[in-house]
Amino acid sequence: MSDLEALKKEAAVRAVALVQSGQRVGLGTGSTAKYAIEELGRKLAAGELSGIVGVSTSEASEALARELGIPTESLDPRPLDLAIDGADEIAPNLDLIKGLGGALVREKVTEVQARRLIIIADHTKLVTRLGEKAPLPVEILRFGFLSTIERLREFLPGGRLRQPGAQPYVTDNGNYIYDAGLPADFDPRELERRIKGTLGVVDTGFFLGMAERAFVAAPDGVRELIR
Ligand SMILES: O=C[C@H](O)[C@H](O)[C@H](O)COP(=O)(O)O
Repeated sequence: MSDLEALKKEAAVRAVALVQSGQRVGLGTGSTAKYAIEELGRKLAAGELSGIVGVSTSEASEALARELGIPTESLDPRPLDLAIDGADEIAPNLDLIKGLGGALVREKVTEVQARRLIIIADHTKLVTRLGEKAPLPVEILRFGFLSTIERLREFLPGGRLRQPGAQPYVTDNGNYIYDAGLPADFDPRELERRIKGTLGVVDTGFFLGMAERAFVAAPDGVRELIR
């Protein structure tokens, strides 16, 4: 395991220490959230936790949870006790960009119902302002996607349809993703409103005011950041 992977795992283990028996837990998506799901599975198998129910934010996390014997349920209107997930960028106030792994909409729909959203990451995800390193993923309907992209480009010109190969990337919801470059100076809440008001947009990778805390692993240890 590389040093960075070891750090991600360390952050995940710290977050899973907050989970108590009997809780309903939102299972995030991505390479860091994977370590949290594995740690939950380990604790269940070892009898260190019991009665946990996972609510998955992607098909991939659902498959991993099942493989590890973690009971899962679909999302319903009941609140989740806590959710644990990774992030692509973490601002000092714990506003986030998520979705480089493509799971932004299911993550947001799930995590908005969590009493506590706990973020896990390595130190490379810390930024002073959102958009510093990552584009903003925007999930858009496949139907009329070129028209939606044109509407988005009117105010977010630097962006492109996510297309890793010959075909565009398709989310678990059957949609496409426009990766928008962000301007140097913007108000995330105002931009979020404007993007979500654009016809054809499903949602964005902005997670604003949602995270309660973040465990961020660096070579000199895990820092706990609290909003
Ligand atoms: O769509 C993916 C999610 O938002 C991930 O949580 C995010 O991309 C971070 O992933 P990773 O832990 O693999 O860097």
